[in-house]
Amino acid sequence: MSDPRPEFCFSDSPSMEDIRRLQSRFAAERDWNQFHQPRNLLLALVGEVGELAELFQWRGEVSEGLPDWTPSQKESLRHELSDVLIYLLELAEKCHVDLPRAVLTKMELNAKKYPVDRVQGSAKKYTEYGEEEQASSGGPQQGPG
Ligand SMILES: Nc1ccn([C@H]2C[C@H](O)[C@@H](COP(=O)(O)OP(=O)(O)OP(=O)(O)O)O2)c(=O)n1
Repeated sequence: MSDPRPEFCFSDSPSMEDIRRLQSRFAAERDWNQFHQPRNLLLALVGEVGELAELFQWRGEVSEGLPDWTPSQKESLRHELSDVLIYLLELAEKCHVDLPRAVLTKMELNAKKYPVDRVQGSAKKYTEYGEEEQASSGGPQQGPG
């Protein structure tokens, strides 16, 4: 049975679950679940990431807030970011991944991997920290030969 709640009854900040539910209903109402299998959703997601990348293509670095972009370019950005999130949420659903919960778990792992006092102000990948400490402590170093 379809969800009895009206389609757009959210405050200014819909949750991930609200968006997932709307997209689920969008697909079901159109009999599109036959097309929305995980691999197809992944390809759709990648396509939308491509469209997002196209907006930034050849522009060089862009300042936070996109001060030089026109209103129409900013609207396109909102659309493409939304398409990416919509397909991502549906892909997670079709893979039976509880994405909000998985995200929190992953962020906990990230925080352990990158402790504040160890990585402060550095953008290095975590795999590089061990090498640096070994080098500064005179421990084993990799080199040619
Ligand atoms: N089979 C489909 C087709 C569309 N959508 C939804 C999810 C996306 O948010 C959006 C994607 O629509 P389009 O494929 O028309 O892509 P764009 O909106 O990016 O249009 P364009 O490619 O013209 O920029 O619509 C969907 O769920 N399933």
